[in-house]
Amino acid sequence: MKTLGEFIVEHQHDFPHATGELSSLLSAIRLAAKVCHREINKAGLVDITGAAGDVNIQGEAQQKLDVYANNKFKAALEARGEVCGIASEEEDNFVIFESDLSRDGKYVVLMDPLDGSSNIDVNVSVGTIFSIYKRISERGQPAQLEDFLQPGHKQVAAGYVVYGSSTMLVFTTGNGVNGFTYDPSLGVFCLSHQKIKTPADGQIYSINEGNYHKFPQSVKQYLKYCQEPDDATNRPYTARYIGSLVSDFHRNLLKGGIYLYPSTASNPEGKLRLLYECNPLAFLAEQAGGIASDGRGRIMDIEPTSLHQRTPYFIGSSNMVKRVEALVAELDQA
Ligand SMILES: O=P(O)(O)OC[C@H]1O[C@](O)(COP(=O)(O)O)[C@@H](O)[C@@H]1O
Ligand SMILES: [Mg+2]
Ligand SMILES: [Mg+2]
Repeated sequence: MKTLGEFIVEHQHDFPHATGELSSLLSAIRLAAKVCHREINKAGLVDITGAAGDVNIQGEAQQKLDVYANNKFKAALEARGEVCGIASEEEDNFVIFESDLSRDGKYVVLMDPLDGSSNIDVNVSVGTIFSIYKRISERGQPAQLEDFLQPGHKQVAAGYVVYGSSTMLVFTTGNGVNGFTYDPSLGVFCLSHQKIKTPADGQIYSINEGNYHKFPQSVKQYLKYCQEPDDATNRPYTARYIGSLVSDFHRNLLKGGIYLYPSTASNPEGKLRLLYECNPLAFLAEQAGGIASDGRGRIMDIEPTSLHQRTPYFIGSSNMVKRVEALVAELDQA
């Protein structure tokens, strides 16, 4: 089986700016993923579960693993020099890497170091999400806010790690989506899912129905459609909601399906963060033939205005997302 390292070297020519820097950056992510895999798999045995004691800028209690993963990915990315700065769910502001080597770095990385924090202590799969851009500011200068506030279609690479029954790293550089499964006995990621394509139609819907009464009419209507019996269209669909975006997305990517996190009366912008949750998975979905939308348009066309901004989110099989968009256009006030 081909390892991730071999794949990266072999596909270096796929990278638009093929100087080896993006390959080296991806290797840094691979290293941090291994370190986090080891710690997450010991959750419960070592003192890595529970709250860290601080609250992040989103007002969420940081879990120890949020902080651990944030530090490991940050350290791995800073150590190599290709990256001049990062933005993270667990950092109030973007972080400038100060060394001369890093100041000259070509890329910035945005990340959700630990996705699915509410599932850490209950042994349910969690993940890491990353998004990579070429900087806009001049090399040699400190990274700037503008380097991070780029629309999703400018991403040069994106991916996630899912720490589940096995640990997988799934990513794209704009040449399709490939998945690598970690073999702890060898310490390597092996190519296990080549050129992933997501079916245009699926039979799985993923949403926190506990918020039903706060949903817009379009989403209520769509849930009604999913639950209506109709043999011709394989309905009712199956409800599956893990509560870790990465894990719900991963399942739907492979099997077909739709993940929905709409706006609600109390959260008109929804819950999920555009820059380090929605854009990277949108790049993957589109590369696999799916769609990612805020209900009214392409997620990756949104012009970001702030690091931690949120957006309503509908992602997955193209025909399923298109149906939601049609209902939004028909039923929801603009
Ligand atoms: O508990 P809710 O409201 O359904 O939200 C669950 C969603 O929130 C998240 O946990 C947010 O991500 P973080 O855990 O990284 O903050 C997603 O992974 C998940 O899909
Ligand atoms: Mg998250
Ligand atoms: Mg998180």
